[in-house]
Amino acid sequence: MVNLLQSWLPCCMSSVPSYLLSLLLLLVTYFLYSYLTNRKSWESYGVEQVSLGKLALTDFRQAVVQLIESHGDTIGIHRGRMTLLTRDLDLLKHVLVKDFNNFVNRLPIMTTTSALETGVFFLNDYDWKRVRHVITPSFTTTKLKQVASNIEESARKLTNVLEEYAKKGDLVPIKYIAGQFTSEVIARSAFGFKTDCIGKEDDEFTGHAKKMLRIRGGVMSVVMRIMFQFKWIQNFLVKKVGITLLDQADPDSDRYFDTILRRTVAERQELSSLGKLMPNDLLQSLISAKEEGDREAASFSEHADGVTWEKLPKTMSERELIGQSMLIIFAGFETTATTLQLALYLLAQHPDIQEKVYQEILETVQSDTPTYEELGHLKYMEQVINETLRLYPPAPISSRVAADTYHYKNIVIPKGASIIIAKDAIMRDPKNFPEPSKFDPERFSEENKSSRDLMTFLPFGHGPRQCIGMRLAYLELKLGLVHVLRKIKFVLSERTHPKVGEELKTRFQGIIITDKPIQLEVHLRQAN
Ligand code: HEM
Repeated sequence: MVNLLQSWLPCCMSSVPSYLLSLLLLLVTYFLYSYLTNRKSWESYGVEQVSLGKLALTDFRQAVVQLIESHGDTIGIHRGRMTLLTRDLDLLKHVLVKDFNNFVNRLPIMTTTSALETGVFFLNDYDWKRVRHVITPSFTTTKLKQVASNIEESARKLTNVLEEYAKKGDLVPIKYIAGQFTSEVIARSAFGFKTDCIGKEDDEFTGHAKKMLRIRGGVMSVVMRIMFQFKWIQNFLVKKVGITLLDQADPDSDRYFDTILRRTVAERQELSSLGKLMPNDLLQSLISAKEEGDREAASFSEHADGVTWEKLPKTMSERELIGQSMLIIFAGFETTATTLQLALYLLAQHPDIQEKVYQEILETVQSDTPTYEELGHLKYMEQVINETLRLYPPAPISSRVAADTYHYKNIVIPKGASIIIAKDAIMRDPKNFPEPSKFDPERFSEENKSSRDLMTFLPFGHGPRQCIGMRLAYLELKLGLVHVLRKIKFVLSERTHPKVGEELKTRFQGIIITDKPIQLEVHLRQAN
């Protein structure tokens, strides 16, 4: 198509690069398609159809909240695909849990040639079930306990670095440092790779981890939003034409991680064949899960009678194994670093709550090294983390696609339609959380929690496809907070960003990011 277009153009324009022509083609297709599909498609399914209008050019997350607040709990839009926006908790229970089998898949969000595309987050139907089944045992409590010592070492380094900032009186660029912490945790646990950059210049691993997922601003963010409606065009341009500009994983970073992982997997296979002791990390657990699946598959007879899905052997290819480790960067790096920075910011803004968390640590953690059980007893700290995630869910939008036409009360969700779960509209709805903008960890006390619908708290999703790394995230956050808060106080002042009394602004670019980097003052506890 691009070649055809090139041949039609006057010769003075024949040197226009093919990617510019592709973009032109895309824009024309988008406007034509939007025009042609701007029908009242949802009305015949019992759902009010609204138009994104000017909101299409603003932050999608805010647009969704505004539309729901002004039109109703469940509304439809038609942008390339029929899309239902909802905050109806009962409908969500059906979609995410009760009738999950009809809503297994997400909207295709990633287009890349990287092995990352085989990560469980992006898989559909049988492939999703198979890979999720293989990797689930790697996230059990027993396995998490095994990686805790690695995380702890990084949490100590994080604390030392923050102590240095406090001694010098420098402001802490908290997202930068939190990102180095979560990057180091991932490097050690999911890649078997030693990094050491917390508080220094980013090393190669962390630099690539920060670049791997391309979060776009400016013109590219508009282009990518249009691409989102036409994934097949993006797929074609990235995979067939090879336009790396539209690849959502950075090609250099992809090459870097792919090389490390293949090398480490090969080294470990050799060590294992020599009967050597293997490291106790997440990567090894994934390798063992694959090997066990391979053994099962080798002894499987396809001709056995009555073979059902449950009985089929479940394993994954080497590319899929690499893809799962890469996915941990995609899914666990920014999300956890964002939560840690925002929790510390909110604690700085609420010194009384910070003090209460500190007292709980003193009362609960008996030694320098908290045990897994002690971490479980840090209930107030968990309330603080949950309240942070309620106010600032790093992934505020989740989606599902209807495999078949689905009837719910008086509405119909046609086959192929997508459902957008508007978490902000739920977690900042005064009906669920009175005074929703207020930071109040008491909302998550056992008593308050039990009086609320489970579906009102969705930072990790719900049901069989909820975040597989949720417990790992809590472990990382709790270990980070225990070590840091024992030694350091976080403070807002006239020098910090935001200043005392100033509002924090965030925007949505695939995940939540702050408008400007947060910078906090840190004071040594002993000095007070
Ligand atoms: C505070 C930190 C985190 C938040 C807020 C978060 C949030 C989420 C959300 C909202 C989803 C989609 C759930 C759905 O569609 O219902 C998800 C999926 C996922 N997350 Fe996390 N996540 C976090 C940390 C992590 C970590 C540390 C890992 C590391 C392993 C991880 C791995 C995954 C994976 C693999 C999926 C895909 C699951 C699937 O499709 O079966 N996440 N996460």
